[in-house]
Amino acid sequence: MINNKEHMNRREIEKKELETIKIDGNIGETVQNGAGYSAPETSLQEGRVIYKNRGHYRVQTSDQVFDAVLSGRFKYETVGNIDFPAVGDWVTIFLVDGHCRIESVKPRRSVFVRKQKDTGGKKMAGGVGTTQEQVIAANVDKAIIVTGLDGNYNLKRIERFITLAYNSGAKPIIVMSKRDLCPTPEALIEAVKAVAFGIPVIGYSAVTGEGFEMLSAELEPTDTIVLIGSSGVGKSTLTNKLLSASVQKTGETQLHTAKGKHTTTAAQLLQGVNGLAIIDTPGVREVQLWADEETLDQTFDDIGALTAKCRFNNCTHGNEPGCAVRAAIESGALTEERYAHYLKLQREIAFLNRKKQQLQTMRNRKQKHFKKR
Ligand SMILES: Nc1nc2c(ncn2[C@@H]2O[C@H](COP(=O)(O)OP(=O)(O)OP(=O)(O)O)[C@@H](O)[C@H]2O)c(=O)[nH]1
Ligand SMILES: [Zn+2]
Repeated sequence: MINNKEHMNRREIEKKELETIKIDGNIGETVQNGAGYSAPETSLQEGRVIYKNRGHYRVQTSDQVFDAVLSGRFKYETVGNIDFPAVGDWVTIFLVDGHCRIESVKPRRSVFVRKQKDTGGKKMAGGVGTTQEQVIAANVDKAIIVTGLDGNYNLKRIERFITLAYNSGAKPIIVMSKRDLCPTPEALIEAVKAVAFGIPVIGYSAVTGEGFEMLSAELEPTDTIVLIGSSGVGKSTLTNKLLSASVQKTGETQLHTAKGKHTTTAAQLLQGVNGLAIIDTPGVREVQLWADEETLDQTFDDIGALTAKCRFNNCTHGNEPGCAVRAAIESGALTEERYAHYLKLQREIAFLNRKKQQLQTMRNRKQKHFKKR
């Protein structure tokens, strides 16, 4: 039903567009013809993508939010996923009677790209052995790396996050949260400063508010930011604080997309009136997962090399004959401790992957439910 209606609308729109162009060839003008027929109002505008879910987009202009679809040229002319609009992108939109179509993506000043290894299990456009690139967030100015002072503390992971931020073009800022739970945070903060040359490192507590001023001083009102870090470190708490703080600064105008508590809105780019924008997409939430996967691959490349020498492709390094990993442990070439560390990280990643899949299933169910109505 819905699809049919949409289809009809699109055909009508296209017909009307043609008529408009025939009438005067000028976009943005309403023309009356002799029969009293009022040609549709059309205009080209600029906006920002604040929501994306598969082919469904939402675009915010200076004064409105539109549901948007992609123009046909994206289907036929783009080469890879990377060319499709992502949350944070500035786009040109074509409006016909309130219907919005994304025409083009403006050049990005920074971009978080997720490279997904093609396992060969799923058929992807690039074919087996290639990597698929997907834009997680675009035009991010600053990446706030959040890490807890209460024990969730891993220098290697922080280094990965820093690299991710630099690769994207965003400027990293490190927030060490839950300062109130750590009686002597100085040594930990110093250790992080040692791996984070020149990057601001801020001890922060959501409970006492300590460090918030220092963080605010690092941000411009026009910044677009992402918060990355492990689960439970306080990203949501800080997001809400940043959004409401930015609202308080100007106070009077209405928020377009967020009302302080960001969990209640469907938008993925949350914006305070004075301009500060926070991108919080499912993809951004998974940044931890890919940072960890990369850490596992890079830090334990020796174990990866051994695994390749195991007799069986799917060796679990348990009781299988011809296991190169167990042989290395027995010969002392690989320490038990290092292998245990590897297994621990691998388990954490598997856990996060399961969590991610559960979330995806839940999202799919919700969507099915939504479509039925
Ligand atoms: N004591 C203390 N608790 C905090 C602080 N910041 C956050 N918390 C608490 O830590 C818990 C987790 O915080 P969240 O903001 O949900 O963490 P998150 O990083 O968004 O977690 P995910 O949504 O799982 O990614 C909540 O119970 C917060 O109230 C802090 O500075 N001090
Ligand atoms: Zn093995």
